Amino acid sequence: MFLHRQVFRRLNSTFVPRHVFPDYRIALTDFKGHQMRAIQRFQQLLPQLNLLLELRDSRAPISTRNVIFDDLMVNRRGGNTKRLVLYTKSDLCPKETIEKLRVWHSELGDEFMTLDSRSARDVRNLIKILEWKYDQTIEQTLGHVEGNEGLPLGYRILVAGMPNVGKSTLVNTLRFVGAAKTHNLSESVHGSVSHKRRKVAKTGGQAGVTRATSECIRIADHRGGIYLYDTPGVSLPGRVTTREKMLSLSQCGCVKNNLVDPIIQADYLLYIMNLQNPAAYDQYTKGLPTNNVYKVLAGVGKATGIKDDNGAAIHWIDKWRQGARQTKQKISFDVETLLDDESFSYKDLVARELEQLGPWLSSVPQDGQKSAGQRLSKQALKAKNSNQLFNL
Ligand SMILES: Nc1nc2c(ncn2[C@@H]2O[C@H](COP(=O)(O)OP(=O)(O)OP(=O)(O)O)[C@@H](O)[C@H]2O)c(=O)[nH]1
Repeated sequence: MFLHRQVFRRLNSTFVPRHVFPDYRIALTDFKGHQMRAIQRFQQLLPQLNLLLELRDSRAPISTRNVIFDDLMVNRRGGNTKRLVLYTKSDLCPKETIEKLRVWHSELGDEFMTLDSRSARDVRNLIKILEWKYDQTIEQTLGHVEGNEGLPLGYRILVAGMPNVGKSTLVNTLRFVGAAKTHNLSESVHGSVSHKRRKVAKTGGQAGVTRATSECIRIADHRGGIYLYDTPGVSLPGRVTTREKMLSLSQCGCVKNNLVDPIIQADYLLYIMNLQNPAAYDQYTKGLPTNNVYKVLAGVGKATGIKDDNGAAIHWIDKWRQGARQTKQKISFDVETLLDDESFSYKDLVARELEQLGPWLSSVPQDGQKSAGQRLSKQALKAKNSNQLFNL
């Protein structure tokens, strides 16, 4: 192993990674009917909400950011609702990405926090922030905090984000930590939470586990209570997706995992690893970096006994999707995190995407009305969805 690493270091100086990913044709959206219903519900709930907790996967902070929430908040419908961005899966995220997030969010004057949604310690800190934000809201609306019982409906939060970013996991941990505080229950020694007993929201490694917005869930007793709604993940409409975004989303498990060919997905993983840290796969290539995905898959096949390339690709991708706990390496799935501040402006990206989205949200029907998609006959809708390539 020691020798392998030495060889790797020597060759690494001459290895040239690809700087452009091939122009493969892949599906450009995974938007579904229940997500449209979720957006309708957001619009109904917004006027009575105090905070939007927008979750993004910290391994893909650009791809898992959904411009629909910007449009909801920034442009017109947010009212007095504030927003706090939470980057989940911080346990799997490279430190350099967190530095980037600091720079990007300071460009916009936006608030954000990184956390592991399963960690009681991180979630306890989040609850403190939510209580403090509640106090601030009371001060702004009622003028004073001391002796005030709180807002009539308590402090109301909507938890939203792309599919599979960890919304239900966070809701469960918030519930557990809140209940532990109220009833003086002890948490596990390591500060992680066993969801077996207090799970209120279904979780899973696949996109689209939550299909409907939950009822209001009480998570803390502060000043009459802090309440939240868990919501289904909302994907990006085709007009604001790109090929790289879909590959990155697929790598995080935010779109159905049969949407992208496993070999193409594995090639993207190799491409992004080569730009950051080819040592992340050196166990499969005897420490030699390569741009040839089949060489890596042959190594995966040898190590696991999986005979075909497709199976080896699925195994390798999935290991990284779940977090590659065995390897201790951390990889960002978004190329933007690798660019310097001269080459990439977060603020410009947000403005550009809002422009690309245009009046899309205005065309989302209010409750009771049918959307263009719903008005199509069932057969036509099935045909439209089967190629997954339409621009909504
Ligand atoms: N390592 C790690 N895994 C996490 C974290 N948060 C969630 N997960 C895992 O990510 C997967 C998806 O979590 P969910 O809570 O079901 O995600 P969701 O956003 O509710 O998904 P949808 O219902 O599809 O919208 C699960 O396997 C979780 O265990 C985290 O902070 N760190």
